[in-house]
Amino acid sequence: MRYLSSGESHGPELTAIIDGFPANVKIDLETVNFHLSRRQKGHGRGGRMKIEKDQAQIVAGVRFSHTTGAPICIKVNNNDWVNWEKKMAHFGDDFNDVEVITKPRPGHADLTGAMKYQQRDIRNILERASARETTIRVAIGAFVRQLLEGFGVQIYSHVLQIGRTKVGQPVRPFEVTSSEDWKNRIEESPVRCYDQTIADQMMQEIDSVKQQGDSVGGIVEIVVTGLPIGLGSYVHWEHKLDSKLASAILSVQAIKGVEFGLGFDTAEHYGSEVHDPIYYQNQQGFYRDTNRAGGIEGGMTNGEPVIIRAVMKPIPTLYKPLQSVDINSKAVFEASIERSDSCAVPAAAVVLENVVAWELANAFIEKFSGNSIEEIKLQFDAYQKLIDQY
Ligand SMILES: Cc1cc2nc3c(=O)[nH]c(=O)nc-3n(C[C@H](O)[C@H](O)[C@H](O)COP(=O)(O)O)c2cc1C
Ligand SMILES: C=C(O[C@@H]1CC(C(=O)O)=C[C@@H](OP(=O)(O)O)[C@H]1O)C(=O)O
Repeated sequence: MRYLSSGESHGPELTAIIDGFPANVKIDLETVNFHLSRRQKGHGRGGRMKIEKDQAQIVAGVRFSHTTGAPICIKVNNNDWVNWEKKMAHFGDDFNDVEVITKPRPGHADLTGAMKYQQRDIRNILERASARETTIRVAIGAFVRQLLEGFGVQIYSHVLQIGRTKVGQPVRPFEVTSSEDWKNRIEESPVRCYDQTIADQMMQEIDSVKQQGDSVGGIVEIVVTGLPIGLGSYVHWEHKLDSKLASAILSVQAIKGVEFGLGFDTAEHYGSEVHDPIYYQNQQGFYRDTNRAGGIEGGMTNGEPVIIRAVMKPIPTLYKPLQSVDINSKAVFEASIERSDSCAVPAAAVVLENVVAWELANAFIEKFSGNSIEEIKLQFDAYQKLIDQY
């Protein structure tokens, strides 16, 4: 499978075309919209989220709630477009009244992008670099994860840290993913944290940072259960599932690091404390009673839940401005801003769930290939039999 997307933050819409998705998969549009609305939530988001009410439109590749095998086209409108129509005109030469942005914001693509693409209006950079683009990636992930869910795969996310406030003793989420209570607590928490006391402290930190004109980042965890053994492969670098997942995660705006299982903590533990012993029982087959590897060994799923953590840097646009230099006058200035998120860590968790969904759906379709869901099921069942008999 592959997809292409286009769309600017303040343009009329975001669009994606997915190619290679199998036929006869039942798609629920409400589920796509549910994930879009989850992405819009979270304590610390700015004024834009009051304007947008993200809803996906499927304009090709689906008939009567089932995919046909044809390319799928998804669109999400930008409500804010009406306020930007003139500034974002696609044609005409009426740009004399339009304000040109010449002041690059530190921490954004602005300066390097303007130099690289030889632009004198930084709007031509920031419009596409903006994390508004993550909306369409969530729509894509929320669409293709419906295939995975049909095979019992579930993807969760939660927030472990916001700034200096962290969940003290992280619960090993794979031990509690069956608990509806745990899932509900996360979904209802404005910072996607299962611990209400810590969540309150996180919100206080976001508010106080915002009051000081500053911004804050954090750490999120993504958990995937129900994956079959053997997605991805060790045989060639580009088939390794952990490398694909890491690349997808790092492609999300403001994500600066990723780890699997024990991750960076493996450095301070010895081998006997890091690797997961293997056991066998007639009923259960092969199993492990720890999951420090985070569900991936040798670039392949090993049947345990996949556990990924990612760190998001603080939002770069600050109400307390950082110094920068005008690209034309070369004069020093301190940026003034109209609106920005002060924390988007909970939203980023939802984005990451859905970019992970894309990578996993891709690996799944590659492994159990077929043009229809019926063909994929045949392959899946035959492979599962081989694994059970092993
Ligand atoms: C969901 C989400 C919302 C974001 N909102 C903002 C924002 O309101 N203001 C801002 O300056 N950056 C925001 N960012 C981060 C920037 O888009 C990002 O830092 C910038 O494009 C530079 O890319 P880089 O940090 O990956 O290098 C957001 C990121 C995400 C994932
Ligand atoms: C629009 C979204 O996030 C935007 C991401 C973003 C950035 O620079 O990345 C800057 C802000 O855009 P604006 O300047 O229009 O308020 C955020 O609101 C969204 O998440 O849907």
